[in-house]
Amino acid sequence: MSVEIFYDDDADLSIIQGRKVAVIGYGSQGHAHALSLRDSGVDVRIGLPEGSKSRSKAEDEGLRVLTPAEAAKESDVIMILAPDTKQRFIYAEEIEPNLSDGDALFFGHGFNIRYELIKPPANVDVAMVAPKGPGHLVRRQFVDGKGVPCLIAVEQDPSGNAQALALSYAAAIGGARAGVIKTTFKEETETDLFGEQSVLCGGASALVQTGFEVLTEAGYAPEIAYFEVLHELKLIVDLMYEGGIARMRYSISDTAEYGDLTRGPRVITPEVKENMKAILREIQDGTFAREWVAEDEAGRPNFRKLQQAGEQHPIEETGGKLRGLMSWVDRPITETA
Ligand SMILES: NC(=O)C1=CN([C@@H]2O[C@H](COP(=O)(O)OP(=O)(O)OC[C@H]3O[C@@H](n4cnc5c(N)ncnc54)[C@H](OP(=O)(O)O)[C@@H]3O)[C@@H](O)[C@H]2O)C=CC1
Ligand SMILES: CC[C@](O)(C(C)=O)C(=O)O
Ligand SMILES: [Mg+2]
Ligand SMILES: [Mg+2]
Repeated sequence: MSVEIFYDDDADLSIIQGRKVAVIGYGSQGHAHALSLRDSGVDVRIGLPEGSKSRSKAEDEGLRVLTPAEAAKESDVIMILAPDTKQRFIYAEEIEPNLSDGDALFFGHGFNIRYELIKPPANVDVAMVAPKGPGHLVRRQFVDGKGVPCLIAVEQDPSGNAQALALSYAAAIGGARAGVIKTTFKEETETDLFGEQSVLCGGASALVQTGFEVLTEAGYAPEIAYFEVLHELKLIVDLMYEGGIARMRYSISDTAEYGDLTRGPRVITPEVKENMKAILREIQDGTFAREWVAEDEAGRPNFRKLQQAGEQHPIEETGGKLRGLMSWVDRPITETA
């Protein structure tokens, strides 16, 4: 199956420059979109509740901050970048009453449309611009003249211009420097959830923590274990990012490569692949979405317990000390929003 990929030359920046954009939320993605849109000459304002702790961060950047309802009312492109579990309430209370003919409702991830938590009226465009990377790096790459790839999708298109608008928006945040792929809300939502659960976040964190545990429980120094399974992982993945697994294998020793080829499949066994398939099925049939919405409605008790356990894992203390000694690694979290 071939995909359509767009680059800067395919995008017309003047389309988004001619619109009034509301960015609802100013967290990881919100700050990145808002600041890069503004740097690209777009008229942008932020929608946040009166008591939001993000308000001062946006105001410190010179952005105009309104309530979500006010921001939606005065805009004709409304990008919702609040937490997925909160979006349906913000939409019902503050956005929907302020939608007019010709407005465009945008998402950074398809969760609420895919699982029918938000059902927009037929008279507005509904589209998605989903960066394939963490918001802080979306902004950092934009500032550095680079870009994080984006997916765009159109769910409703009464204007007939929703795709051109989404592509223009994606270009304004740097996505079309790297490539913008056209997809559907369904495909983006399911692949994004699968990627973050099985490989990028869930899989990678568990792999690193387990590797650290095996080494330290066998009596090796935690500092050596940290450098081996976490710090060096970035350097190895950098090579994959630059030239694929083949480039990484070109750079490592043949001893490492033989170990990679023969031992890798003993770590990621056929059973692990079956587990990944089960995780994908839970995403496809809505089990994960229902579980996450219910967990949020219950006040997130399990989420908080697991978060705490992660924060208390011994690798965090070891890593904190070592990163503190590498000024180029230890980026304060306040660096950006
Ligand atoms: N994090 C990422 O890199 C990626 C996220 N996405 C998607 O982007 C969206 C936003 O996620 P993310 O950036 O991680 O979110 P964050 O949790 O980082 O930020 C959420 C923002 O929404 C604000 N907020 C909370 N409640 C409301 C409300 N009632 N009205 C308006 N704003 C509110 C928060 O303010 P406060 O400070 O008051 O809490 C905060 O500024 C999600 O759909 C997510 O799936 C997509 C790609 C990657
Ligand atoms: C990998 C996690 C992510 O999907 C992302 C940064 O792309 C997210 O939802 O934060
Ligand atoms: Mg993602
Ligand atoms: Mg995601």
